[in-house]
Amino acid sequence: MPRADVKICGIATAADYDVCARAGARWIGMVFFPKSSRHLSLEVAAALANHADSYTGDRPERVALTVDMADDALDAVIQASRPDYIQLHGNETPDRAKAIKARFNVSIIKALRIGTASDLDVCSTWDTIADWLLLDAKSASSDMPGGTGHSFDWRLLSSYKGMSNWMLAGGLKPDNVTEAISMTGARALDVSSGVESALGKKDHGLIRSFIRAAEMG
Ligand SMILES: O=C(O)c1ccccc1NCC(=O)[C@H](O)[C@H](O)COP(=O)(O)O
Repeated sequence: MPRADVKICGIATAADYDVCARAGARWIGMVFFPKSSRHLSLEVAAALANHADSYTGDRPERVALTVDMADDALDAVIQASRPDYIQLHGNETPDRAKAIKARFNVSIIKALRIGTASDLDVCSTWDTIADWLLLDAKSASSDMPGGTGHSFDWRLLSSYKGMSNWMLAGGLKPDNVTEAISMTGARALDVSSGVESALGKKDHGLIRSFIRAAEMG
């Protein structure tokens, strides 16, 4: 079974970054959403970006996660965190994503919340706009659009007809990685709650186990 690449979302410390880098994460996510326990200040984000830049050779790409963020706030987040990708985790439209890409010259991960088969219909409209789609569970709370530890019915993905760069998210953990890959064929996985010991606190052992499981397929 081929391996899946991993994005560890919601890192908060240089030690979290080090574990992700050494274990072979392809992406790390920094959350910029004040209602989240994983929210980073611009100062912490800048320190993490400097820490990441001190690595030579292969290192995870940085993703700045935002939710319906306006241009001035986005500008500040991008200057502080210097991301490779902006993850759009709100109700951003394809036109809004195109404008962000053009203005800030960053790659885009667009999160789509999946609850029923019809939620997959919009995927193809992102084909030439998003660099990656992140297919996540539909959150029950309008306050917290992601990072809730809930999964969606992976069988829905049998009718997926969108772009080839997509990652599976929602409720993943070291124990269900193998099943998730075999049921969905996902080549990339995103996780936050499933590698935490408490809300917003990454567990380094779980991060290593998750990435190892994804490598085994
Ligand atoms: O993680 C957050 O706190 C968060 C807040 C607001 C919007 C999105 C958020 N996370 C998005 C992610 O990419 C998560 O990794 C994804 O939803 C999966 O989360 P989990 O089910 O906890 O693994």
